[in-house]
Amino acid sequence: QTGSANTNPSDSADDEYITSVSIGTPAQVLPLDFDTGSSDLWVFSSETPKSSASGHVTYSPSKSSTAKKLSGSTWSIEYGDKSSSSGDVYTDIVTIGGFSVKTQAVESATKVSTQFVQDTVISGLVGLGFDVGNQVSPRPQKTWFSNAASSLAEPLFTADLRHQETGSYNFGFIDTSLAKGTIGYTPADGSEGYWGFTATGYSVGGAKLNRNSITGIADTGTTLLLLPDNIVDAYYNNVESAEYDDSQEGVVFDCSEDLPSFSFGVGGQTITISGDLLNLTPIEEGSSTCFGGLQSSADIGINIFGDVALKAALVVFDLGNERLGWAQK
Ligand SMILES: CN(C)c1ccc(C(=O)NN)cc1
Repeated sequence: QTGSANTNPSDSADDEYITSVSIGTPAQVLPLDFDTGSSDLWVFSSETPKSSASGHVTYSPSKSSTAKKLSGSTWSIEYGDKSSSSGDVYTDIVTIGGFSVKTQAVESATKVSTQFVQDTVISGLVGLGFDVGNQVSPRPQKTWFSNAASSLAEPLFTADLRHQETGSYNFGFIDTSLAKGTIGYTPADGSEGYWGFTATGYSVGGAKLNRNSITGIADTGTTLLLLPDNIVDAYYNNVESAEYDDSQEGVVFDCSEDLPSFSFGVGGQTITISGDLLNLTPIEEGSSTCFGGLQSSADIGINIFGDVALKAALVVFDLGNERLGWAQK
């Protein structure tokens, strides 16, 4: 068995990717943010304060004949950007891309932080990280993918995120036609709950690869490519107008600049992110100052290959072989 779901950028900056998910009987369809950097499936619901839920599609367990309260279970989660949510837990049928998991833990939010309240284009997250990262207490729950894996043709999924275009999450199969290059594999470390891996080096503007181990995570739920300062500086030294903007908390530059590409080595392949993909968006509507897709990871303590990097590749999240596959798109 397999599943295939389309995913769409949430806005002109490709800030997030939205995928429709069907929950309960009759189906309640919610727009959710698939997140390989976390391991909880949680939703805005009938239990979310009305003031917080305003503008969001919500899940009502009381309207689903297949919903069951997971009595005594609660959850609470905080993300890298200090956003957070918490609540209680139901189980229900969750269908993604035509594949159904019958008894999926659906974490219902009774509290959500302002970042989520304001982000009305999504109604929650689908964690696609490792089960060890699940935040349900007293008994941690499995992710949708973990529950699905044993029934899928292959225990893997792929992410094909695109700039201002419809992309896909495929479950149980690899559509190699989505990629231009060969898929190179590298071991994945799921011990922290993330999809951790080590890139072998980087280069700017098509120069030869600087051999340089870069350990980080493949995170569909993070917009940017976040790397060490030495690499960020090496890149922006090639961008005449680049400067750090305190108010924007990142490097900005003239939108008219012709940005160099950025490449990283992984699994014996080289993934090249075009300069265009590295110019994320004007800092404000109509501004001629643009915000960089490559920013520093120094304050985070972990390197994150977020959507800016993932957009350049077809990425295989191979649970069965505990490995990540990368192919140039
Ligand atoms: C506020 N929102 C929509 C978030 C979504 C995802 C994340 C995240 O760190 N995922 N790995 C943080 C915040």
